[in-house]
Amino acid sequence: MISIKNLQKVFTSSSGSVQAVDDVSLDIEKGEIYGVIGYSGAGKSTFIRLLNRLEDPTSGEVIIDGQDIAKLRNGQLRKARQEIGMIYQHFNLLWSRTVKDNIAFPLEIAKVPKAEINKRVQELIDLVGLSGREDYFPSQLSGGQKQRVGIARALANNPKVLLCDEATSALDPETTDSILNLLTDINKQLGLTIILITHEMHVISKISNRVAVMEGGQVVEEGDVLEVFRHPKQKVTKRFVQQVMGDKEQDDALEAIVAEYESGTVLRLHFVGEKTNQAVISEVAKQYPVAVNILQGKITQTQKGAYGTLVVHLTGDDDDIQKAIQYISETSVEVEVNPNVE
Ligand SMILES: Nc1ncnc2c1ncn2[C@@H]1O[C@H](COP(=O)(O)OP(=O)(O)OP(=O)(O)O)[C@@H](O)[C@H]1O
Repeated sequence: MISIKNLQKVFTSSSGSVQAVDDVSLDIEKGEIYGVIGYSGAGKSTFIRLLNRLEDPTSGEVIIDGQDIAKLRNGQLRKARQEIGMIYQHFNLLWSRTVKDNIAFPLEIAKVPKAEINKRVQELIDLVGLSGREDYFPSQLSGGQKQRVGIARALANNPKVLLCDEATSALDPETTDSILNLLTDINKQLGLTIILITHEMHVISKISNRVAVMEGGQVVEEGDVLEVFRHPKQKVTKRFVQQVMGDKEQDDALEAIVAEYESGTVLRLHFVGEKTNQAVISEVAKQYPVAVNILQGKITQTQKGAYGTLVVHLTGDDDDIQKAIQYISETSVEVEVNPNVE
């Protein structure tokens, strides 16, 4: 649905030129949540602003529904932009307008009749969970509520695409999750395509289907989120995966823990896309007379199920332990017996 081809943006000033986006090509499916991750200066903001022509590309194409946004002018561009909503890190609300008047604003610009605006605004307020706060001013709202106004305003004209520019970066972790849940609900309910940029792997793992990693203006790695977690290729991607999965220091601690056990068996379970990581453990404990002690776990939930590892210690009769291992290896969870802790 969105096809980005050889997109480039060079900023030129008296002090020289910067290649902010360097030959980016991506295809984004209708209805998917696509994440772009990168550290500061990687070119994410410039990239997302090229998608709705807040920046003009130096060269390349941004084809949305068969139409190259990069080539549109005036009226055509205004119309195309109505199909692309955007939310921002610092919300960009109008401080002198109430919640409902902020949401009404893009509808007023589109010259929608007053009665229709009122109806639409109420629908949007209900959708984003702000009922009862219609007449509040932005200064009377929490960060999460402000972003809800931003989302409602972005959806006012029924866009096909929603661009999220670090939309949760100014929020605390709990509020971040509530906004990410809202975005996931909206994506499902409305079939809206969502493109987000972030520097937090948690955001990607929680809501994206696919991810592109940007560095130095280029997409250096791209793919299904679970696949990227499993086999990160680039150094920068490995660092992002570490943000969520922890690092080797935890494994070093595990080595000491494992050494303490003189009997029983240590298993390392690998979950890739499981929906039922809890069930495997509780089934083993229920079906076999073995004690299961969880030593360590690093599991993250993604849109395609759980990803991560769980290290457990089983005690009981050797026979029962063998049967329990057999049971686990017949599920889709991969099991390593007495793993060598590197
Ligand atoms: N208007 C501009 N004029 C000149 N250079 C710019 C402009 N906007 C961005 N740049 C440069 O382009 C590069 C990419 O910046 P960009 O803001 O897109 O990165 P980013 O990944 O979004 O980082 P951040 O999260 O810090 O904004 C940087 O080197 C930046 O200094």
